[in-house]
Amino acid sequence: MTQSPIVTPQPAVVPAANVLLSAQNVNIFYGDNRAVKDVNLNFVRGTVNALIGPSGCGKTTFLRAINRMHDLTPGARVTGQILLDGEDIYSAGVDPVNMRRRVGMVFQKPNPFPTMSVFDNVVSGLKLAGIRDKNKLMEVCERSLRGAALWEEVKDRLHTPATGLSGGQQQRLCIARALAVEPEILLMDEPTSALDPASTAKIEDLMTDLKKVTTIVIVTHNMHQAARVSDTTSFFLVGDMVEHGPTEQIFQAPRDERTEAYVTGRFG
Ligand SMILES: Nc1ncnc2c1ncn2[C@@H]1O[C@H](COP(=O)(O)OP(=O)(O)OP(=O)(O)O)[C@@H](O)[C@H]1O
Repeated sequence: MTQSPIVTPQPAVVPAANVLLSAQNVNIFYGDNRAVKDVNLNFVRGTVNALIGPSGCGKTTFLRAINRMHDLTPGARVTGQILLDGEDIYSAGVDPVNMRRRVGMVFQKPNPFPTMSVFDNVVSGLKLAGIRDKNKLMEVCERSLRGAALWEEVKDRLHTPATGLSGGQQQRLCIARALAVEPEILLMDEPTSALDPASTAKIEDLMTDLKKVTTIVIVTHNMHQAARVSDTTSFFLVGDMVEHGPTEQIFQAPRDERTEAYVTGRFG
């Protein structure tokens, strides 16, 4: 009997044009402490990418490097390259303010501008960019709130204070505010950790829809969430990116025993 040849699975070859974000030999230091070590990662357009790992392993530090937030941290330093659509966001000619319009960010705790209405929160980025046309602002407001699955709940209270919304609504408002400027990539740092299960479920559902308009990188402590929402998962451990791959593979057939120990709950 002839045996069928053993086929070694090969990593999927991603055409370079589909890679939106590429981190190349990225190291991040706080003073002498190297919090992220030689990370190489590619994120493909229109995907959700989870960063997982135990507390203090460098997930947030890496995420913040993607929109140059460390520029604002005394003593912090990033080396290597982070290419957004082929352009190094750290190169001398890049204006960080313009760059941050292309890279939206949603934080752990909802942070709407407390003195502004729902409407003004959503369009704040456009107003900052000098857009004053009321019809245009309303059109973007509605589109962004619909995109964040919040329109139906707030359409009759657009001009009331954003702080009057529930925590889950405030977080979706922050997502709408980020979407309003049409970011190429949306960074989410534990976006549901301050929310109840119902609000969490809404935001998880939303992520799948958002892939149609943007690319998402999410830091999460919740492995079920990573497994539910992400296309790829990267496992970090004390500053090293130990393993990156399709989420199914990372959770069901990890190649590194440290990844396996973590995803099966043996430490964390
Ligand atoms: N502003 C800072 N100044 C100095 N060290 C920092 C700073 N922020 C983070 N660190 C250190 O960098 C390392 C990585 O921290 P980071 O917050 O990126 O980890 P994390 O994986 O996101 O953790 P968590 O899951 O708890 O949020 C830790 O040792 C942390 O103490």
